[in-house]
Amino acid sequence: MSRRNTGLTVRAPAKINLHLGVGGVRPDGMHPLLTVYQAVSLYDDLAAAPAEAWRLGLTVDDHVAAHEVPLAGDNIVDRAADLLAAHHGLARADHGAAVHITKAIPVAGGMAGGSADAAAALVALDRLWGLETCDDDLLAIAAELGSDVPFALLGGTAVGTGRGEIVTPVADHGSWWWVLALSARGMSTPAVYRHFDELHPDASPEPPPADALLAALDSGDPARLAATLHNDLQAPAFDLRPDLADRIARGEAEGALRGLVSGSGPTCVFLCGSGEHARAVAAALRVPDPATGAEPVVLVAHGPVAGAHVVEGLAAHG
Ligand SMILES: C[C@](O)(CO)[C@H](O)COP(=O)(O)OP(=O)(O)OC[C@H]1O[C@@H](n2ccc(N)nc2=O)[C@H](O)[C@@H]1O
Ligand SMILES: Nc1ncnc2c1ncn2[C@@H]1O[C@H](COP(=O)(O)OP(=O)(O)OP(=O)(O)O)[C@@H](O)[C@H]1O
Repeated sequence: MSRRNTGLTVRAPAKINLHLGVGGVRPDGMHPLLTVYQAVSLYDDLAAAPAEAWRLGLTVDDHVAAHEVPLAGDNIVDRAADLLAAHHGLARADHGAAVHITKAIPVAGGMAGGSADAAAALVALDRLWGLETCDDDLLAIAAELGSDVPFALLGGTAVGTGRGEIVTPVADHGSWWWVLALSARGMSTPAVYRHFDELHPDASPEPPPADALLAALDSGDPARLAATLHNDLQAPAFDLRPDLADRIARGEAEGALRGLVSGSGPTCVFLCGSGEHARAVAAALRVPDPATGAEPVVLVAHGPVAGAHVVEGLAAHG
């Protein structure tokens, strides 16, 4: 029986930074981090099928701003394809694919949606083109694409060091429930880091540690985790977007164990004690804005979940 290559779909998760410790800016303009990532159950799917030429398409969930996703050669998925091909000495012109992203992770939301797509592209194209890239090489290519991309490959719960690209899994004995309060407008990650520099011109090169948070993860106790969540980019994000502080206060007033800005923002995440608790807090936050009448997008997710993985495909019997 022959096998026909019909393509495959790879799913990659959004992330939350449970701890985002930021050190003073490095000479290369990046910041040393000690972060603890958790992958949560909000996903982008990337389908890749054989094709002569390179094509990239996009479908988005209602809450995702499609016009903010570049499709004309400047998508992080294009860069992932270029780097993967170059790593194997392949001419890009000879390696096409019909790639389609189905996006649920908000754009510029601080949840690493672009990084998820890049990680999904590496896994999908590696399989589609039959490259069998080893894990270490995939992680190295991911690190070139962006600081959060290696974690999107790994998933679960992990410590990130360097500029975030060096990832090590950690013990996590919890199943954590989150409310995600999305924002209609995205935020620029470089702008938030620049404002961190303005607020902390003398920041130590050594980012603050996460020992208490790591112990809380090991314990599986949501109240302990809530007490140790930490984000050094939250204060600069609040300055740039004062509405976020109100949002965090609202979620906590509605009974969430703790609210936090996700990464560089603007998504606000709320830790809850159970799925039921998270659904109740989410419902309480879905109140139309009195000025505009618009209802905020508030989702429920759990973590940790797997990193980029194949959910459909590759070969069909023909
Ligand atoms: C905010 C976080 O999401 C937290 O995990 C990341 O630090 C940002 O990750 P990312 O978007 O994958 O970042 P990259 O694509 O590598 O870098 C985008 C920009 O963010 C800033 N940046 C990023 C990572 C880092 N450790 N220091 C930085 O200063 C730099 O201005 C950089 O030009
Ligand atoms: N596949 C993609 N999905 C989303 N944005 C993309 C993609 N490719 C390129 N971009 C560009 O990257 C920018 C940042 O996108 P992304 O959604 O990854 O931000 P983010 O979630 O804030 O990331 P992080 O938390 O890692 O800083 C977008 O504003 C967009 O211009």
